[in-house]
Amino acid sequence: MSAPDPEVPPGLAWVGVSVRAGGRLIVDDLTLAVPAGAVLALVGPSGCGKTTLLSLAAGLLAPTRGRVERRCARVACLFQDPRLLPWRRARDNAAFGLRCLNVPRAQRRARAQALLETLGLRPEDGDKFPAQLSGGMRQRVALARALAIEPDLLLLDEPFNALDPARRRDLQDLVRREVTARQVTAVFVTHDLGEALRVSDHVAVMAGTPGRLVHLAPGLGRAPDRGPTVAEDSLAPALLALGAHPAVRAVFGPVGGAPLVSCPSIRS
Ligand SMILES: Nc1ncnc2c1ncn2[C@@H]1O[C@H](COP(=O)(O)OP(=O)(O)OP(=O)(O)O)[C@@H](O)[C@H]1O
Repeated sequence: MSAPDPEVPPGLAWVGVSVRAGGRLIVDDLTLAVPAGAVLALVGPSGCGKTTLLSLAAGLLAPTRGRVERRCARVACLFQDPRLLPWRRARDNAAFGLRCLNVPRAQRRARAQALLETLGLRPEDGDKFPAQLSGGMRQRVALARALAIEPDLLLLDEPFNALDPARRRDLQDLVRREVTARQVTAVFVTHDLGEALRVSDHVAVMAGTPGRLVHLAPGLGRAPDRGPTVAEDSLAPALLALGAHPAVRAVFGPVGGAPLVSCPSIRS
């Protein structure tokens, strides 16, 4: 299967990648490219190799065969668990990556505070410790920490899973807005087809053992009628169309019924 858009140079590409671990093949001959500045969602059942692809993209794992091409200098990650330092205030957590880059203290604190506020926290929240923040606020701090280093590649591994539906929607829109504004190339792992369509420009469906790419579809991330959020009336038909594809139906089962945006879990 080829790149989502051969006209745009890839920010990231897995080329003929196979990964063998624990004595077995877990990803088999996978080729997929993300155009620079685009968002790719990886969806598929548990164990099909989505996180393995992220680890390859992060440079934490080397493929057994094939290669990973990255045109990026700085990689940032966002996980389901915000992984904040409990003894540091929100502002200092957000500034943590800048500290590693030797940005002077006053400068990194000012930049972190400004980012926290851009991401919807109140000025006084910067002084709070993680335990004093809600789950959604903690995830915003983690996002600020990721964006503070001005990454050109952002890897997101199920970052919204721990949030309730309203916060989840807010964070999806926030991530999409920030990634677009900063022209960051992003790869986003999710189990939710609706979420994948809402946030991404391209949706890659994986399946099987070893994991393979079974379908590529456009996402709604850059839909021309997209405002700050994707309208439900564009999401529903896109979800139905994606769910109607035989390869996707084979993975997810029938996608339909109400509510459409709440897709069946594909973990089981
Ligand atoms: N270091 C390793 N050694 C052995 N097996 C591994 C290793 N890393 C991953 N695996 C196996 O490879 C398969 C793919 O794992 P991976 O975490 O990439 O899947 P995934 O699609 O992200 O799953 P999930 O949706 O549950 O997070 C799984 O069966 C996993 O147990």
